[in-house]
Amino acid sequence: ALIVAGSLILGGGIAAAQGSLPTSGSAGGTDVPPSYLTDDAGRSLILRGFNTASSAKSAPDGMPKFTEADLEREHADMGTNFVRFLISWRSVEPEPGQYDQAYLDRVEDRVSWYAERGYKVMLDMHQDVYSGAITPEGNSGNGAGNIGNGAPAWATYMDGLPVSPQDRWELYYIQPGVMRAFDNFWNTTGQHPELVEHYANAWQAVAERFAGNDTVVAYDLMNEPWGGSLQGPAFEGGPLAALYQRTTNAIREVDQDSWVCVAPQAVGVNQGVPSGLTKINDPRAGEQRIAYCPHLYPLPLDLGDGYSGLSRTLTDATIDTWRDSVEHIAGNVLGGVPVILGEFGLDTTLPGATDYVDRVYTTARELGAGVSYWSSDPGPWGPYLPDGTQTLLVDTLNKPYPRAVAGTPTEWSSSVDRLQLTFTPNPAVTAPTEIYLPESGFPGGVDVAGADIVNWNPQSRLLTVETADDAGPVTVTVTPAS
Ligand SMILES: CN(C)c1ccc(C(=O)NC[C@H]2N[C@H](CO)[C@@H](O)[C@@H]2O)cc1
Repeated sequence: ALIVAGSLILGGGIAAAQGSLPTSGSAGGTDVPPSYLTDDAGRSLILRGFNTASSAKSAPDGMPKFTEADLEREHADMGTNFVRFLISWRSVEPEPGQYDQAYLDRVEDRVSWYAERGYKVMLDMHQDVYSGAITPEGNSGNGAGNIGNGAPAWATYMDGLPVSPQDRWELYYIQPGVMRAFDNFWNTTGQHPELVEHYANAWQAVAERFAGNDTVVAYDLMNEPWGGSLQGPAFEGGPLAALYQRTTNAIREVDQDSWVCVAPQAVGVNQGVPSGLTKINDPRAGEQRIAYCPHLYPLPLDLGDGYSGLSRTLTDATIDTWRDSVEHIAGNVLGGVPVILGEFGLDTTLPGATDYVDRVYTTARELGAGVSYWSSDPGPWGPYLPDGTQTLLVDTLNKPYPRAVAGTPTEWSSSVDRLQLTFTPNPAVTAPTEIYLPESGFPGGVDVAGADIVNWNPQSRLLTVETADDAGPVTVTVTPAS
């Protein structure tokens, strides 16, 4: 009810406030071409992976129930190269100004698992409904609750206002105590200017740890922000943008190279309503390293109708509107920054689930966006059920894709046994272009047209190719050996 009301009310309000999106270019959102995060070799990164993991939200040690063997299985089954790894403010800063280095050691240990397999990591400072401390039963003392998660108990100021039990977790967001906790965090009350300062400094402590770690490629500053009494452009262009700017400045004091990823408010924008987020400036020397990390959750799928019939039609309309908004914010507002779809997902048992997942990955491919699916947790939304059985997600995601491109991709497409990539080589990049090829489509050797094979490793499933430094775009086509 809240989601529907929220999206319709906020959506109407936001859309009305902003009028229709500026339409230009083929997609309607912007004429600005996609841009990409790059690796240390200067290659454009195409990131595919999961959120790992929801189980971290309530874990006393802040870690997901996800082992190195789980990662090995994911890598072997789907060839992923990216993770949106959930961290939490309550774990980073369990007491004001005290940063838990043992927690950061645990995070760094997990990051090394990904590093050993050639992954890139985005650290996500995750919150849902502010903190575990919003309900006594959900609070294990450090904000590691089951309803809310994210902020530490010491940063949770509900001013005695009530939080009564709700049938749906989302409805906790509009409980008086939770609204007040958010209003105090954003200092909408004028009572707690210190909290956003603590938040920015907590991020600085994280960035100080990972500044030299080239596996950690980005920081996702806040998961699904909620403005409490402030909603829409007044929130996104007000305290949210201010927090992002303050946190970016704090991170840049210790880390010049990681991308800083900013997300819009969740309600409305997750469902395709245009965002009112405003420009964030990167004080680093040289190119800006800001990225945009929206989420996508079309309403019809949230109501359990699956991707079929009218629900499919409405979902497609949502995706189109969502895409225009993403292109406008990333292209025009933030200044031509890369996009990472930080979250999307669904119950894979719903009708049309495979078609929906394919549609979203096609949209991401056309946007040049990275994707972290929600989530790797065992269950019908994820790739594996609790007993280890694969869901349809594994075969749907296990497709060829270019992981790192020695230039600027202009378009690519793939099916299980074919990949075609067009890109403009960057002469300054000496590393080869790296492509993942699943065994299902490439059981033996590979044929490559338009480039020279540097290496093909059937164990790692990685093909590397190089092209002459021609000025113009080159098209590489990969098929199984004839
Ligand atoms: C009322 N508000 C502020 C609200 C409601 C619902 C969501 C949501 O479903 N989000 C989608 C998924 N994202 C989180 C993790 O980031 C998951 O728990 C949700 O399923 C977000 C915010």
